[in-house]
Amino acid sequence: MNKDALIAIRRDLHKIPELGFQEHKTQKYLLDYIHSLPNERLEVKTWRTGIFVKVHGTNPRKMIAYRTDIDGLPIEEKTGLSFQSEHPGLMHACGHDFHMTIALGVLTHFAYHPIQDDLLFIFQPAEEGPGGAEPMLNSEIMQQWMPDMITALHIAPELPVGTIGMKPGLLFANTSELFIDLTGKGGHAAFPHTTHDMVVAACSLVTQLQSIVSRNIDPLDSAVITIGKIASGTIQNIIADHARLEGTIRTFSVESMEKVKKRIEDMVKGIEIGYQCKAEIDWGSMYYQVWNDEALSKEFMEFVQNETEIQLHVCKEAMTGEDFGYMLAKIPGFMFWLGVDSPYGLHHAKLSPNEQAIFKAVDLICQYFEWKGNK
Ligand SMILES: CC(=O)N[C@@H](CCC[C@H](N)C(=O)O)C(=O)O
Repeated sequence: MNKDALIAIRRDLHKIPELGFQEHKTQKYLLDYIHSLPNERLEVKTWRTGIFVKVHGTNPRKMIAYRTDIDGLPIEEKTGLSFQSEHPGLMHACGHDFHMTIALGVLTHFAYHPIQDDLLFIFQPAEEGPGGAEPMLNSEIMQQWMPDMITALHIAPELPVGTIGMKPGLLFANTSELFIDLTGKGGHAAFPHTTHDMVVAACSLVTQLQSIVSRNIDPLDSAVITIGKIASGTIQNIIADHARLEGTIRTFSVESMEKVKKRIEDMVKGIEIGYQCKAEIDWGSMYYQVWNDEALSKEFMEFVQNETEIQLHVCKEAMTGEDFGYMLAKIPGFMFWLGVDSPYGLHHAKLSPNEQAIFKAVDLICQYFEWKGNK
């Protein structure tokens, strides 16, 4: 597939970011493109806003899958790019426009040059939330088209183009979203003693939460509690009767996740008593850790080193989450980081990955699938 066409696709997709399970324009764009490919070997099925494409092999013994996520994030883009997001308040700030373009590049190659084994391309909605991988995995379509192995990638702004980052075993953390609503009693700013101020309660809770990682988690284990958003109050001279905290929890072990949640519950009970309010906790969506199959990962890493010009960087595990972890819990496979060399990181309004990385990834995956799918 020619490079200009791939860049055009990436830029088209970049303009139309949509939130999880609302990826209607994105799905249409992807379907229009997929239907423009030679269709003798392709079987296409939709699932909610997602898509499955099976490429029938010439002598199939197994099915190899490639998964891309397709949703954007609620961030106002500040890149100033000529093709920046046309959807106010939404941006592809986690690279899913890259992931989709790479999937289409690889799919195009195999639509024209099939291999022996079957390939399955999975265009999955709602990775950023509430999570599309688990329900997609349990869908009737995927139960019928259960692959023998599965792969995916994620862009890595901190790695140079031409490199990938990977390790066998744990790659990404267990995650849980966290939403806490505090309801007290509002009133006049001049009469605080007649109120139960939820700004003060929320601030105290955020400060207390910081002690969980430092005082309840084994220092040799790792955890993160981030409150990314606090909403409370209406104006400077009214005491707020409600506050909402929104955050996320990350842990490397399943046990630590349980421990963190128990401590949060205890602290929230303490806030109820101490600040005379009612509290509700909602854990939102949870993602299972991304665990790379040891044998397949090592084989892929050797392949990269011996058969390609890509530089392999053996990385550490990261506190990012990915619902691809659910697929890896059922299907042997792996995920890797793709170097895209951006001064701004993931989830940043100025994230601007280098488009040259798209070609590197398409070539790498095509080479690997050709090798693996003709063995
Ligand atoms: C790769 C990446 O950035 N993934 C997201 C996944 C979000 C999971 C969920 N919405 C949460 O916030 O816990 C990440 O933030 O790591």
